[in-house]
Amino acid sequence: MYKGSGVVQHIQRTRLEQVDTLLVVGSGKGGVGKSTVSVNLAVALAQQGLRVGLLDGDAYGPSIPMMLGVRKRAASKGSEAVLPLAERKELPREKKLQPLVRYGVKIMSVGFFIGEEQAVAPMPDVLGMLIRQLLYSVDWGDLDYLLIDLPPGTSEPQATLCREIHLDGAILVTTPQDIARIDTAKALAMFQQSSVPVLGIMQNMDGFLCPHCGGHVDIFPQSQEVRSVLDVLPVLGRIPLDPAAVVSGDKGHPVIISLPDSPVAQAFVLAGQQLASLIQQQHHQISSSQNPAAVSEDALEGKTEHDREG
Ligand SMILES: Nc1ncnc2c1ncn2[C@@H]1O[C@H](COP(=O)(O)OP(=O)(O)OP(=O)(O)O)[C@@H](O)[C@H]1O
Repeated sequence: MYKGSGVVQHIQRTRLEQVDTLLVVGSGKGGVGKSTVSVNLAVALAQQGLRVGLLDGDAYGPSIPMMLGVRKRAASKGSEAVLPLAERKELPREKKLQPLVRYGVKIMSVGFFIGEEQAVAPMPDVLGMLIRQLLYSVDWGDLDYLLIDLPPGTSEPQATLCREIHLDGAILVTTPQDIARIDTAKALAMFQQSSVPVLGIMQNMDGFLCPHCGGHVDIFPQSQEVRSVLDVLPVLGRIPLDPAAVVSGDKGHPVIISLPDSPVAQAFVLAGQQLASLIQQQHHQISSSQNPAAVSEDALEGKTEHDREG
């Protein structure tokens, strides 16, 4: 059910059959490190042995191909890079586009279709259709997680995706300063209005670790009042500011790969673990609510969650 302009519309949200958990990574503001977070988080999940896909849906700055060192030419090879935008149904497998695989993650980018260097991005509503179509036109195979890196903001393609696709959760990326957190709160409100569960925030550029003394330096001022706006959300990760993250991203090797022992890489590993366990809990709650008999049987036998998992 989508509520917009005072009119309640009943819209069927479709679920991607082969994708266990479909997540969007969003931010209210540009440049807060959303793509950096998406890439490193996707690799962190893949390193846990999970099957992961990453769709770069940011037509205004599709940076994921560069951050993962994949090229447009290879993506289009052997397949027609023409998407029937009006189609909503799945293509037969032989007609689907093959994602590129890098560091164990299956990757597709809107940048492959609009041109990464193109100055003019497509019309916002076309962008929603393009992402929706890519979800169906790419041969993702069975995935545990598919992450969509959204452009910043709260209009399109967010509205189309929230309205038409069943999203299992949203991750919000922010930086500590007030201006970013205020915009992130707008993104939070948008997802809440669309009944998309917001799993938590990734606080990026969260202080600077001095390479000389190892001390933590808070760089951005923030007010208590604004801080409280997002305090309702769990923090999935706090990623320090580290110039190595820029160098690694620019060279196509995410920091989690190029400097796995660095504090910034370790923070991504931890965030990936947090996210995976949160999703596991969510699945468990859903299956419990769908099958209350199994839960009450466990309760009668005095089984704990730990017993059931073990
Ligand atoms: N923790 C970090 N430490 C240092 N630099 C970072 C960190 N996170 C991101 N960056 C750098 O900040 C710049 C912007 O990051 P990124 O492209 O991921 O942001 P974005 O939110 O996706 O931007 P856009 O809104 O343009 O899509 C990049 O140069 C990136 O390498």
